[in-house]
Amino acid sequence: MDVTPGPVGAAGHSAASITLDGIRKRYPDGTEAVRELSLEVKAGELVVLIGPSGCGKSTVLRMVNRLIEPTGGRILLGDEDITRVDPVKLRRRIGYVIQNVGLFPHQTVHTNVGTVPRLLGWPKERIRRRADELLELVGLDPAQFGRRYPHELSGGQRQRVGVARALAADPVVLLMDEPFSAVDPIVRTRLQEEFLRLQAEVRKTIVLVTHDLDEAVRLGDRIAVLSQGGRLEQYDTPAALLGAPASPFVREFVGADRGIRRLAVTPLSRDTLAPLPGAIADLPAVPLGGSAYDALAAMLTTGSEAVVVTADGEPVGALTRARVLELGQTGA
Ligand SMILES: Nc1ncnc2c1ncn2[C@@H]1O[C@H](COP(=O)(O)OP(=O)(O)OP(=O)(O)O)[C@@H](O)[C@H]1O
Repeated sequence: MDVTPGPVGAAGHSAASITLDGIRKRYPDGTEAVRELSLEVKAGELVVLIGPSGCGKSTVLRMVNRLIEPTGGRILLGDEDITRVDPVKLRRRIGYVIQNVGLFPHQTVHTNVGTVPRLLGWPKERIRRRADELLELVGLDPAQFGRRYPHELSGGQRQRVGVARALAADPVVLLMDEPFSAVDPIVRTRLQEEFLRLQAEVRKTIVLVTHDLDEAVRLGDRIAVLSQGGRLEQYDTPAALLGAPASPFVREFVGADRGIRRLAVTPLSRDTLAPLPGAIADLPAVPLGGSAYDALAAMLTTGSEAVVVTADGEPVGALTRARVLELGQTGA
């Protein structure tokens, strides 16, 4: 199998590409949930599936771990056709995180996290070490939380245990179906940030389903926008999707505030800057690593018409409000 080694982090070192090749799903009652979808997810990439309710997102996700059998097409993990793999064994290699986590209520956090390693017959000591390591990785102290039961955790903590459990046997792929939607918006933002930090460390191939465009833009390396019947409307980076919607459907889906969203994913770069004006003492400063949104926010909170952009604390150029608004509209 084509398994690309990633960085050797605490949580493992392998990821595989996923290829959906003309997949179809027609349910027994005749519903054409997915008519024909082709999509490639690179090893170590985080791809978000987004689209209106009923467009087939969950069906696509569940075909990858064969909780649902496709009625046509092929799915490859690396270069291996998954229909040739025993579904139970396949699922042990694919982490799956769902909205309400599905932790086993009568098992401790530790036992929940060790589920797949136990099924794989790992020695007890190795399972214990692995569960401790994973809990630490998702920000839960094993000594404090390991012996608790799921009902003794907050929603956000349960979600983290779900992620730890999905990563336990070092899966080659992680599938996540609305993983953060059951928690309140503040916890959700924090979990998303932690999740990005975790992904930077473990570099899994991840397919994540969400309804939330902000979440898609924040998390996705690429976003696949689907319409009814699993039709692929656009498959692009967040910046490209917001900057150049490929169809009226996508334009409407990403909505009127896409300019603002686009600013958040537009990094400040030297070639967007104007020369420094004479007097810069009163202007707010934004580092070069920031986004165009950071620049606009600094202008709006200080009431100024421009910001000074700095690199290593030294001013390297300026950005005016008009220029920022231009970036939001065209991405130029
Ligand atoms: N077991 C089933 N039998 C018949 N139709 C089904 C079945 N499961 C799902 N569907 C239909 O397939 C289509 C796609 O459903 P799916 O759950 O994949 O959509 P979704 O995009 O994930 O929706 P949501 O965002 O609302 O969760 C829908 O029309 C749904 O009603």
